[in-house]
Amino acid sequence: MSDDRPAEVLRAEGLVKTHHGEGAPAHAVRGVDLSVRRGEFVAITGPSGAGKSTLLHLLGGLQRPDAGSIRLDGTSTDAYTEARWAVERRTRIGIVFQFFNLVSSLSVADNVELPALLAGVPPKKARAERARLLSELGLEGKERSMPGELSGGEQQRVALARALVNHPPLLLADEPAGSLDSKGTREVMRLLSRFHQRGQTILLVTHDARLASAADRVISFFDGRIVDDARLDGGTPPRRAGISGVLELRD
Ligand SMILES: Nc1ncnc2c1ncn2[C@@H]1O[C@H](COP(=O)(O)OP(=O)(O)OP(=O)(O)O)[C@@H](O)[C@H]1O
Repeated sequence: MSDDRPAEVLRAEGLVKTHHGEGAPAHAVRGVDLSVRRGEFVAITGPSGAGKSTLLHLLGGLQRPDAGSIRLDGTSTDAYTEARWAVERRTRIGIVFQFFNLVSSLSVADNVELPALLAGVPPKKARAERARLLSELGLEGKERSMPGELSGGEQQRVALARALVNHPPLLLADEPAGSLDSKGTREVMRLLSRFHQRGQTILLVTHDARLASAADRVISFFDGRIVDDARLDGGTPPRRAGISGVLELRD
């Protein structure tokens, strides 16, 4: 089947972001060029305070860069308003965060269906997609539960379903296992690997180098800059052994 979509899902050029808080300005991102190709699983890793989350927030339109540009799926985002970025985050960018960010007053089913309904997907189709994803993520029977009634690992799986319900070309994950125990961590990493194997493009931010080894490309971030960019597959068939390595380490 032919695919006319651009091979490059994301291109960032010259991204700069300085935070102005209480104390001295924090130069979180100091000039980042980054290209992510369709189907890649890229991990950005580095120490606390390196600027990883800031970079991910820029790429998802949650914060605006002071300088630089971002192309998403071949389209420049330079002129995007907040409202347009919000639309992108419902349709072309899925995001999962460390603390899930589910709507606590909505059921599991409604949390997952919401982005689809907001994107104009007919309710019947949104329900069917929600049911398919929740079943795939091992959450059948939890549709009517409220987020607060679920374990952390289950909540993160709901968040993953919500992020993927509109089939976004790009999934951004910011420390998705950061608040989970080792079992939840294994689940989330196994699921990310599974979606990647089916072609999902993923950009994962983590301070945990072991989790980063599940990706097929690892970018090291330090003091606001990319200091290393290593493809782990070496050009041979995509490396899939990383996740089992992670699991062994964690067991
Ligand atoms: N909203 C903000 N206001 C002021 N400073 C900020 C803000 N967000 C981040 N910073 C600062 O920017 C720098 C980079 O932070 P960032 O959270 O991007 O790093 P990180 O690599 O994701 O760290 P961690 O792994 O601890 O989450 C840090 O010095 C941080 O204190």
